[in-house]
Amino acid sequence: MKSEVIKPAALKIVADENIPLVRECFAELGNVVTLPGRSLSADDLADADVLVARSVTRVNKELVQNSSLKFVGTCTAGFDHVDLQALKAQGIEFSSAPGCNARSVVEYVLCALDILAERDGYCITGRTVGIVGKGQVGSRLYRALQALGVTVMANDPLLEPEAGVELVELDELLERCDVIALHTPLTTSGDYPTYHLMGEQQLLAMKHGAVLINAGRGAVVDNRALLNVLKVRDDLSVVLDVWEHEPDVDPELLELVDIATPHIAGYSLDGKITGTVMVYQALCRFLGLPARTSQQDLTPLPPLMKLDFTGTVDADQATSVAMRATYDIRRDDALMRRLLKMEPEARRLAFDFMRKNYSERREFSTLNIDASRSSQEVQQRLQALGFCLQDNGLSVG
Ligand SMILES: NC(=O)C1=CN([C@@H]2O[C@H](COP(=O)(O)OP(=O)(O)OC[C@H]3O[C@@H](n4cnc5c(N)ncnc54)[C@H](O)[C@@H]3O)[C@@H](O)[C@H]2O)C=CC1
Ligand SMILES: O=C(O)C(=O)[C@H](O)COP(=O)(O)O
Repeated sequence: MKSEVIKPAALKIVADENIPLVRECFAELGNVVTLPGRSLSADDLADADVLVARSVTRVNKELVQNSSLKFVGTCTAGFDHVDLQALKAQGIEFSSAPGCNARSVVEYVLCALDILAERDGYCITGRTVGIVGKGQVGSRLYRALQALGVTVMANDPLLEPEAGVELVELDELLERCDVIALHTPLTTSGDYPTYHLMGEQQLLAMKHGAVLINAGRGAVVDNRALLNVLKVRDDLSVVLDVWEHEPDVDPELLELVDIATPHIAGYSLDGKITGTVMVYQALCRFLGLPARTSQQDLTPLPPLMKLDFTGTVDADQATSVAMRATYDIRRDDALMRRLLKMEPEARRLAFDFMRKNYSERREFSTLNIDASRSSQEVQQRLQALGFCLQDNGLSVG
């Protein structure tokens, strides 16, 4: 077992410079060298024992074959950027961070829906939402929407039937749903590949006035087909967090989507720290060492800690105020639209710049809400969304 021969003090750990708190976590295990993830090369890893990456590093045979790597971790949920076969062939241990940022993505989707519902004058509780991919993100979104009273169904051919969950074929989901939220990994092989899962045919099959949300991976939607469909169907609304060929974003498509963001759906500080800590813990296990640093040690207090509602607030108002106080997606959308004025190279750099310098965003659970003077409906909705309700002796479950 490789881990037995590694002396932690001598470990060289190469890490993406955009991993928050990477030194605080990993420095006790070795010498941490941080580098830009997108341009990481085989030379950078020649004498490295550990690579701690994020999604922008293509971890493939060329990158690892001449290295002395023993462990690769990605502080992300998705790992389509990692060639697992290449790691296996070199005997390199691998770990990802499943579910680390699932709450963050769910909150992104709920905030996007809240903004579109207000703009178009409807209430989300009256809509039918279809979730494609009911894993860590999809199942949390399913539960949150169900608790809000939304009609919800899912498409996930890899799942067994489950009580209380309506699983349907993709065609049926497209036919019946007002909102389609994509939460699959990007895959190009197997029985159910997701590459271009939403092609021209599926996009055209969406209901009149439907909303498409992609916060999974860009290439799950055929972006060229989406552009063509949006040119002829102005009834559709589209929310894109992820783009085919990132960091290249098609400005024509950007102009036509309703909410556009630079792959930050999972960028809550809580989700990022969880990702870092999960990989740190996996490395400690691999090395046979105790994990001394905990998530609690690393997580700062949020900038906003408390909201207090009176009895005059209604459920729609309360949920919008609480959501927008924690995360206002319109700010990210406005920043992203600045890319429209840029030349291609500047656009690529700006996409990464926005991600690297992303402002601190905290999850709903970090906000304590006193709604004891508000209606039971207000309390129930806030709780369904995941806010922390101050105990008021009422049962709101
Ligand atoms: N925009 C962002 O910042 C983030 C994006 N992601 C992306 O979202 C994806 C999903 O995240 P998780 O829920 O954590 O992953 P997960 O692996 O827990 O769930 C994925 C689900 O998709 C299902 N699935 C696979 N192929 C499918 C197909 N052809 N049709 C329908 N369902 C299919 C799987 O059975 C599984 O239940 C990740 O793989 C990642 O690429 C994840 C976190 C943040
Ligand atoms: O976790 C995932 O999967 C994601 O998509 C990440 O949020 C992407 O973040 P970066 O790794 O690109 O910083």
